[in-house]
Amino acid sequence: MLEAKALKCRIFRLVFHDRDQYVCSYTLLHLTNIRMSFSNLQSARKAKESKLKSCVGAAASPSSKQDDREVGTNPQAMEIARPQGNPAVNAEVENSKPVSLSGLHKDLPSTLEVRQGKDTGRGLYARDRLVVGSILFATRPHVSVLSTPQLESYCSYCCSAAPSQGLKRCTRCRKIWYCNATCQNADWAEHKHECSALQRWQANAPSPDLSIPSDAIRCLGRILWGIQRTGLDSIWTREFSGMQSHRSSLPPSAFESHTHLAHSVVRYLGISSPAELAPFGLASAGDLVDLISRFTTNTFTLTSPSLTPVGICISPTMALVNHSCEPNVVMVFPHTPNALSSQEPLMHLIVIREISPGDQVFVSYVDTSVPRDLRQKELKETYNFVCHCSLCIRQTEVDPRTAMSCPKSCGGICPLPTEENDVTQCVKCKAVVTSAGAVLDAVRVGNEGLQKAISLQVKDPAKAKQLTSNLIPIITSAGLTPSAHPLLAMTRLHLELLLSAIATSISQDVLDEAIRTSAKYNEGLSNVLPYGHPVRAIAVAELGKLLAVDEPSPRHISSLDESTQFTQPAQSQSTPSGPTRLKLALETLIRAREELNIAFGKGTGGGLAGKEVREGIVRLESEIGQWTRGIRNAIEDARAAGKIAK
Ligand SMILES: C[S@@+](CC[C@H](N)C(=O)[O-])C[C@H]1O[C@@H](n2cnc3c(N)ncnc32)[C@H](O)[C@@H]1O
Repeated sequence: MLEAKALKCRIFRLVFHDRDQYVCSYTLLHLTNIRMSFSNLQSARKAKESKLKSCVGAAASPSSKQDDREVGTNPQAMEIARPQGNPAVNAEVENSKPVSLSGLHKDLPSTLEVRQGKDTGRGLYARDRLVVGSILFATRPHVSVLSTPQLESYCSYCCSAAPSQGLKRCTRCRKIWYCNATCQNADWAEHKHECSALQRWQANAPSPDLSIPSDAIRCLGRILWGIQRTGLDSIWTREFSGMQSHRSSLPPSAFESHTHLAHSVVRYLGISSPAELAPFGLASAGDLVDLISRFTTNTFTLTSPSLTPVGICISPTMALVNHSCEPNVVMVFPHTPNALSSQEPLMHLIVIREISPGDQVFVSYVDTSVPRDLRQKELKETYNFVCHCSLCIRQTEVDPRTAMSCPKSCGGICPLPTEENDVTQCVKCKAVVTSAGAVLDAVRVGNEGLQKAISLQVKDPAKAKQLTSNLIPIITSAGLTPSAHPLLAMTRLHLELLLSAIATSISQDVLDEAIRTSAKYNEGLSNVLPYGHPVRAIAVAELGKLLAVDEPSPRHISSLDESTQFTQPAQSQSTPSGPTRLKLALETLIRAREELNIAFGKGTGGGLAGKEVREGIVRLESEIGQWTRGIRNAIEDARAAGKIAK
């Protein structure tokens, strides 16, 4: 009995230590970048639509005014892919020519070479065979900055989460925080100019909420002071200047946002005449737009070890990697437990699909769990190219991102109907979908609701949760599969909101709902992302952690029936309890450990996320051992007392 009580005292942190309720997930960051058009609505569907909309409106509030401080920020999600069966990309491989590095990019390993493709520009190509889970290379970015809401939660030098004793603030600008004096001293060369610029910016800010410039402005400031500090001929500056720019082909909308950002940067630097631009290598306003185009095209999202986006960074060597929606490498920041903080943040390029000699390595610049048209739109708008990767040109299969279940429930799937083609049928039994109009309405309302819920997530999480709670059943009952857009994204957002709610007060119902939602999210992800993809690995770990949380109500004491299986929790609306749940938690964490080892590199042991999961496994194994011994002792006591037959 004592041992059973010890089990109740389990303390297992629910989510990864660097998550907090005001942080969007990796996936959501990209969802926020997607703007959707709903202009071509068919009038015949209006009545049905307004009925569905009334449900959305119930939880929605007016959208907030666009915050112009974020203009120009284009963080990339970096995954990676292999050009299997992709004639366009394979032709690139054959037609590419080696590029001389002229003493630049010394951080590039000998396993990789730079080649120039006809349509894709420079790219990285493998010289050797590279296996899944191997670290292609790791490098510290030239420049990294935290996003404004993260400044007080992460060290501005090594980008680690605040230690238990808290961070220390720069006493001059009072805006930038560090782990300790070592990190502060290491950052001083970069922070020196920034420190005065931040003070100046605050003094002139029209309101307190505008007292810190956006991460884009701060990042560009650090780049320009870096150019000034190292000199125009330095390797640092030459690598930076060598990055791709789309200055000559910018669409008018991008030109406008770049110009807006340029004005803010000039103000931040305290520049009052064109002559003052010279030490930064800028001869004209056009050069500044060029710099901003390079910044936009080559910036990466800086993420925590569990993929929370915390800022942006630039590494000219990493920026040589081209894009595919079916990538063969991913870019992550595992925060290797025994790395020196002076080396962090270390960007790692990890192989997630086997690479052969001569293959080009590809990351994904966008969220690959969303459908082709959304990926293409973002790639065109932000990176100025049309993607012809293997995933984008594949036409034969039903894409799980745009799939619905068979209307006759035969187990097969159908492509989702579209505005252009609303005739669709099950690929297995050929049953025709007769409710195409209703499905289209549900998808449309789901997309609108998703945007509203994202905008409400920070301001009013309760309303956002009400919205996702209302919409998920509507989209699900229209027949969308868990991997289909917008259901997968909505499920992720709902999970985030539930985790935030649990972080403040835990109840059995919310915990059970979070477990069911997490299981559904994992099911959806497994159909759109390959095994070992970091987003998938973190999602499995999150489910394992949820299963391992103490159940607030003691129902598991009386539910020792191990026959309760947890196969389809979201469908059955029941979650396992007691020892069944514990065993499932252990199995899930073991699965997470394997996937994290690939996702964040075998050499890093899955990074900090892997370390946390391994510690969780050890705790659970010991608790399950205590349970087993406790039950055995209780049975022996009962036998000795003659209450049960020997
Ligand atoms: C981060 S840079 C990649 C390196 C770049 N190719 C270079 O020469 O420096 C991103 C730019 O590369 C090009 N690019 C990347 N992937 C591509 C692809 N799959 N197809 C066509 N162009 C691509 C686009 O011009 C994009 O804006």
